[in-house]
Amino acid sequence: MTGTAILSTHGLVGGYGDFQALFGIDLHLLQGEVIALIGANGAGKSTFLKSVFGLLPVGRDMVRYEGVPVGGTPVHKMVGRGLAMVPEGRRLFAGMTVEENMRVAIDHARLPESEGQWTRDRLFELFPILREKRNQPIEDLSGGQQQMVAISRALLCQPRVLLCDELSLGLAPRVIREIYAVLPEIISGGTSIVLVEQDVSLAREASNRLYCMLEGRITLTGNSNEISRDQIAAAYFGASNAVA
Ligand SMILES: Nc1ncnc2c1ncn2[C@@H]1O[C@H](COP(=O)(O)OP(=O)(O)OP(=O)(O)O)[C@@H](O)[C@H]1O
Repeated sequence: MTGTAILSTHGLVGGYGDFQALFGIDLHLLQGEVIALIGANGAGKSTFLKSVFGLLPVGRDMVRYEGVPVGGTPVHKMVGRGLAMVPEGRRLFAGMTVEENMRVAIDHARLPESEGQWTRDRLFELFPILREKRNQPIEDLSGGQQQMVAISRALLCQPRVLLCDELSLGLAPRVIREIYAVLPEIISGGTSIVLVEQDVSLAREASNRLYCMLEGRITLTGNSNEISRDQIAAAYFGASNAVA
Protein backbone atom coordinates (compact mmCIF):
# COMPACT_ATOMS: atom_id res chain seq x y z
CA MET A 1 0.00 0.00 0.00
CA THR A 2 1.37 3.44 -0.90
CA GLY A 3 0.03 6.66 0.62
CA THR A 4 -1.71 7.09 3.94
CA ALA A 5 -4.77 5.02 4.78
CA ILE A 6 -7.36 7.20 6.41
CA LEU A 7 -9.60 4.20 7.03
CA SER A 8 -8.75 0.51 7.13
CA THR A 9 -10.25 -2.77 8.28
CA HIS A 10 -8.29 -5.75 9.52
CA GLY A 11 -9.81 -9.21 9.53
CA LEU A 12 -13.21 -7.60 10.05
CA VAL A 13 -15.85 -10.13 11.05
CA GLY A 14 -19.42 -9.29 11.90
CA GLY A 15 -23.08 -9.93 11.38
CA TYR A 16 -26.39 -10.04 13.14
CA GLY A 17 -26.50 -11.98 16.40
CA ASP A 18 -25.56 -15.57 15.59
CA PHE A 19 -25.61 -14.93 11.86
CA GLN A 20 -22.12 -14.20 10.54
CA ALA A 21 -22.17 -12.05 7.37
CA LEU A 22 -18.52 -10.91 7.14
CA PHE A 23 -15.54 -13.27 7.23
CA GLY A 24 -12.30 -11.34 7.65
CA ILE A 25 -12.45 -8.20 5.51
CA ASP A 26 -9.13 -6.43 4.89
CA LEU A 27 -9.65 -3.14 3.12
CA HIS A 28 -8.09 0.29 3.09
CA LEU A 29 -9.06 3.73 1.85
CA LEU A 30 -6.30 6.18 1.03
CA GLN A 31 -6.59 9.90 1.59
CA GLY A 32 -8.26 11.49 -1.45
CA GLU A 33 -9.40 8.19 -2.91
CA VAL A 34 -12.73 6.76 -4.03
CA ILE A 35 -13.02 3.02 -3.55
CA ALA A 36 -16.01 1.04 -4.79
CA LEU A 37 -17.36 -2.04 -3.09
CA ILE A 38 -19.33 -4.23 -5.49
CA GLY A 39 -21.02 -7.59 -5.16
CA ALA A 40 -24.35 -9.35 -5.59
CA ASN A 41 -27.35 -8.92 -3.28
CA GLY A 42 -26.55 -10.29 0.13
CA ALA A 43 -22.75 -10.27 -0.39
CA GLY A 44 -22.34 -8.20 2.78
CA LYS A 45 -21.65 -4.71 1.41
CA SER A 46 -24.17 -2.86 3.60
CA THR A 47 -23.19 -4.94 6.60
CA PHE A 48 -19.59 -3.88 6.02
CA LEU A 49 -20.49 -0.17 5.96
CA LYS A 50 -22.67 -0.51 9.07
CA SER A 51 -19.89 -2.38 10.88
CA VAL A 52 -17.36 0.33 10.06
CA PHE A 53 -19.73 3.15 11.03
CA GLY A 54 -20.54 1.75 14.48
CA LEU A 55 -24.04 0.51 13.73
CA LEU A 56 -23.07 -3.13 14.33
CA PRO A 57 -20.70 -4.46 16.98
CA VAL A 58 -17.13 -5.26 15.88
CA GLY A 59 -13.78 -5.68 17.63
CA ARG A 60 -11.83 -2.50 18.34
CA ASP A 61 -8.76 -3.47 16.27
CA MET A 62 -10.83 -4.46 13.26
CA VAL A 63 -11.42 -0.84 12.16
CA ARG A 64 -8.76 1.86 12.19
CA TYR A 65 -9.22 5.52 11.45
CA GLU A 66 -5.94 7.30 10.76
CA GLY A 67 -4.23 4.23 12.23
CA VAL A 68 -6.15 4.45 15.52
CA PRO A 69 -8.34 1.43 16.46
CA VAL A 70 -11.97 2.63 16.51
CA GLY A 71 -14.03 -0.52 15.88
CA GLY A 72 -17.29 -0.53 17.83
CA THR A 73 -17.21 3.21 18.52
CA PRO A 74 -20.79 4.56 18.67
CA VAL A 75 -22.05 6.37 15.58
CA HIS A 76 -22.11 9.88 17.08
CA LYS A 77 -18.45 9.53 18.04
CA MET A 78 -17.60 8.21 14.57
CA VAL A 79 -19.23 11.33 13.15
CA GLY A 80 -17.16 13.38 15.58
CA ARG A 81 -13.99 11.72 14.26
CA GLY A 82 -14.89 12.46 10.66
CA LEU A 83 -17.06 9.68 9.23
CA ALA A 84 -20.51 10.15 7.71
CA MET A 85 -22.82 7.80 5.87
CA VAL A 86 -25.43 8.11 3.13
CA PRO A 87 -27.49 5.05 4.07
CA GLU A 88 -29.29 2.70 1.71
CA GLY A 89 -32.82 4.00 1.16
CA ARG A 90 -31.72 7.49 2.27
CA ARG A 91 -33.48 7.39 5.66
CA LEU A 92 -34.44 11.04 5.71
CA PHE A 93 -36.64 12.45 8.44
CA ALA A 94 -40.21 12.32 7.21
CA GLY A 95 -42.46 15.23 8.15
CA MET A 96 -39.50 17.61 8.07
CA THR A 97 -38.47 20.01 5.33
CA VAL A 98 -35.29 19.81 3.27
CA GLU A 99 -33.59 22.42 5.41
CA GLU A 100 -34.78 20.85 8.67
CA ASN A 101 -33.19 17.59 7.55
CA MET A 102 -29.98 19.50 6.92
CA ARG A 103 -30.12 21.18 10.34
CA VAL A 104 -30.14 17.84 12.12
CA ALA A 105 -26.73 17.12 10.60
CA ILE A 106 -25.43 20.60 11.41
CA ASP A 107 -26.38 20.08 15.06
CA HIS A 108 -24.36 16.84 15.18
CA ALA A 109 -21.45 17.75 12.90
CA ARG A 110 -17.73 17.31 13.51
CA LEU A 111 -17.28 21.08 13.06
CA PRO A 112 -19.64 24.07 13.13
CA GLU A 113 -21.01 24.95 9.69
CA SER A 114 -19.03 28.21 9.69
CA GLU A 115 -15.73 26.33 10.12
CA GLY A 116 -16.38 23.36 7.85
CA GLN A 117 -15.91 22.79 4.12
CA TRP A 118 -19.62 22.32 3.61
CA THR A 119 -22.25 24.98 4.18
CA ARG A 120 -25.87 24.96 3.12
CA ASP A 121 -25.03 27.62 0.53
CA ARG A 122 -22.29 25.51 -0.99
CA LEU A 123 -24.61 22.52 -1.13
CA PHE A 124 -27.31 24.63 -2.76
CA GLU A 125 -24.71 25.51 -5.41
CA LEU A 126 -23.95 21.83 -5.86
CA PHE A 127 -27.64 20.88 -5.99
CA PRO A 128 -29.51 24.06 -7.09
CA ILE A 129 -32.90 22.35 -6.98
CA LEU A 130 -32.55 21.99 -3.20
CA ARG A 131 -32.42 25.76 -2.77
CA GLU A 132 -35.78 25.98 -4.51
CA LYS A 133 -37.21 23.17 -2.40
CA ARG A 134 -35.58 24.07 0.91
CA ASN A 135 -38.88 24.74 2.70
CA GLN A 136 -40.77 21.79 1.25
CA PRO A 137 -41.47 18.58 3.16
CA ILE A 138 -39.10 15.81 2.19
CA GLU A 139 -42.03 13.67 0.97
CA ASP A 140 -42.70 16.18 -1.85
CA LEU A 141 -39.30 15.59 -3.44
CA SER A 142 -38.47 13.04 -6.14
CA GLY A 143 -36.22 10.09 -5.33
CA GLY A 144 -33.23 11.81 -6.93
CA GLN A 145 -33.84 15.03 -5.02
CA GLN A 146 -34.16 13.06 -1.79
CA GLN A 147 -30.82 11.42 -2.54
CA MET A 148 -29.32 14.90 -2.95
CA VAL A 149 -30.66 15.81 0.51
CA ALA A 150 -29.21 12.60 1.95
CA ILE A 151 -25.79 13.43 0.47
CA SER A 152 -26.05 17.04 1.69
CA ARG A 153 -27.02 15.89 5.16
CA ALA A 154 -23.97 13.64 5.31
CA LEU A 155 -21.65 16.37 4.00
CA LEU A 156 -22.92 18.84 6.59
CA CYS A 157 -21.38 16.52 9.19
CA GLN A 158 -18.09 17.79 7.63
CA PRO A 159 -16.76 14.27 7.05
CA ARG A 160 -13.26 13.30 6.00
CA VAL A 161 -14.60 9.89 4.96
CA LEU A 162 -17.99 9.49 3.32
CA LEU A 163 -19.61 6.03 3.23
CA CYS A 164 -22.24 5.80 0.48
CA ASP A 165 -24.63 2.87 0.27
CA GLU A 166 -26.07 2.47 -3.23
CA LEU A 167 -26.54 6.07 -4.31
CA SER A 168 -28.06 4.87 -7.59
CA LEU A 169 -30.73 2.61 -6.10
CA GLY A 170 -34.10 3.14 -7.77
CA LEU A 171 -33.03 6.24 -9.70
CA ALA A 172 -33.27 6.99 -13.42
CA PRO A 173 -29.98 6.96 -15.38
CA ARG A 174 -30.05 10.74 -15.94
CA VAL A 175 -30.47 11.39 -12.23
CA ILE A 176 -27.74 8.88 -11.36
CA ARG A 177 -25.34 10.73 -13.69
CA GLU A 178 -26.27 14.03 -12.03
CA ILE A 179 -25.55 12.61 -8.59
CA TYR A 180 -22.30 10.90 -9.54
CA ALA A 181 -21.12 14.10 -11.21
CA VAL A 182 -20.67 15.74 -7.80
CA LEU A 183 -18.22 13.12 -6.50
CA PRO A 184 -15.09 14.87 -7.87
CA GLU A 185 -16.12 18.05 -6.08
CA ILE A 186 -16.57 16.14 -2.82
CA ILE A 187 -13.10 14.63 -3.21
CA SER A 188 -11.55 17.98 -4.01
CA GLY A 189 -13.07 19.28 -0.76
CA GLY A 190 -10.82 16.83 1.10
CA THR A 191 -13.25 13.95 1.68
CA SER A 192 -12.41 10.35 0.73
CA ILE A 193 -15.25 8.06 -0.33
CA VAL A 194 -16.31 4.42 0.03
CA LEU A 195 -19.01 3.67 -2.53
CA VAL A 196 -21.19 0.60 -2.32
CA GLU A 197 -22.61 0.17 -5.80
CA GLN A 198 -24.54 -2.59 -7.59
CA ASP A 199 -23.90 -1.10 -11.02
CA VAL A 200 -20.44 -2.39 -11.90
CA SER A 201 -19.80 0.01 -14.80
CA LEU A 202 -20.72 2.99 -12.65
CA ALA A 203 -18.55 1.67 -9.81
CA ARG A 204 -15.53 1.30 -12.10
CA GLU A 205 -15.94 4.74 -13.64
CA ALA A 206 -16.38 6.52 -10.32
CA SER A 207 -13.59 4.85 -8.35
CA ASN A 208 -9.81 4.65 -8.18
CA ARG A 209 -9.85 1.14 -6.78
CA LEU A 210 -12.44 -1.54 -6.51
CA TYR A 211 -13.18 -4.36 -4.09
CA CYS A 212 -15.54 -7.19 -5.01
CA MET A 213 -17.35 -9.13 -2.28
CA LEU A 214 -18.91 -12.56 -2.41
CA GLU A 215 -20.62 -14.21 0.56
CA GLY A 216 -18.92 -12.01 3.12
CA ARG A 217 -15.40 -12.20 1.68
CA ILE A 218 -13.31 -10.01 -0.61
CA THR A 219 -12.79 -11.96 -3.83
CA LEU A 220 -11.03 -9.32 -5.93
CA THR A 221 -9.29 -5.99 -5.48
CA GLY A 222 -7.26 -3.76 -7.77
CA ASN A 223 -7.18 -0.52 -9.72
CA SER A 224 -10.57 0.09 -11.29
CA ASN A 225 -9.13 0.83 -14.74
CA GLU A 226 -6.96 -2.29 -14.73
CA ILE A 227 -9.43 -4.97 -13.63
CA SER A 228 -11.03 -6.81 -16.55
CA ARG A 229 -14.72 -7.64 -16.94
CA ASP A 230 -13.87 -11.37 -16.79
CA GLN A 231 -12.04 -10.92 -13.50
CA ILE A 232 -15.03 -9.05 -12.10
CA ALA A 233 -17.46 -11.70 -13.34
CA ALA A 234 -15.41 -14.46 -11.70
CA ALA A 235 -15.15 -12.55 -8.42
CA TYR A 236 -18.80 -11.48 -8.44
CA PHE A 237 -20.39 -14.85 -9.08
CA GLY A 238 -17.65 -17.21 -7.89
CA ALA A 239 -14.95 -18.62 -10.19
CA SER A 240 -16.99 -21.68 -11.22
CA ASN A 241 -19.70 -19.39 -12.62
CA ALA A 242 -17.33 -17.00 -14.36
CA VAL A 243 -18.34 -15.77 -17.79
CA ALA A 244 -15.72 -16.86 -20.34
N1 LIG B 1 -30.89 -6.96 9.83
C1 LIG B 1 -30.44 -8.16 9.45
N2 LIG B 1 -30.64 -9.24 10.22
C2 LIG B 1 -30.18 -10.46 9.85
N3 LIG B 1 -29.51 -10.70 8.71
C3 LIG B 1 -29.30 -9.65 7.89
C4 LIG B 1 -29.75 -8.32 8.21
N4 LIG B 1 -29.38 -7.49 7.21
C5 LIG B 1 -28.74 -8.26 6.30
N5 LIG B 1 -28.69 -9.54 6.71
C6 LIG B 1 -28.04 -10.66 6.02
O1 LIG B 1 -26.64 -10.38 5.95
C7 LIG B 1 -26.11 -10.80 4.70
C8 LIG B 1 -25.43 -9.61 4.04
O2 LIG B 1 -26.45 -8.64 3.73
P1 LIG B 1 -26.12 -7.18 3.21
O3 LIG B 1 -27.37 -6.38 3.27
O4 LIG B 1 -24.93 -6.68 3.91
O5 LIG B 1 -25.72 -7.47 1.69
P2 LIG B 1 -25.48 -6.44 0.52
O6 LIG B 1 -24.28 -6.91 -0.19
O7 LIG B 1 -25.48 -5.06 1.05
O8 LIG B 1 -26.73 -6.67 -0.39
P3 LIG B 1 -27.90 -5.67 -0.86
O9 LIG B 1 -27.37 -5.07 -2.08
O10 LIG B 1 -29.05 -6.59 -1.10
O11 LIG B 1 -28.13 -4.70 0.26
C9 LIG B 1 -27.28 -11.37 3.89
O12 LIG B 1 -27.27 -12.78 4.05
C10 LIG B 1 -28.49 -10.75 4.55
O13 LIG B 1 -29.62 -11.61 4.42
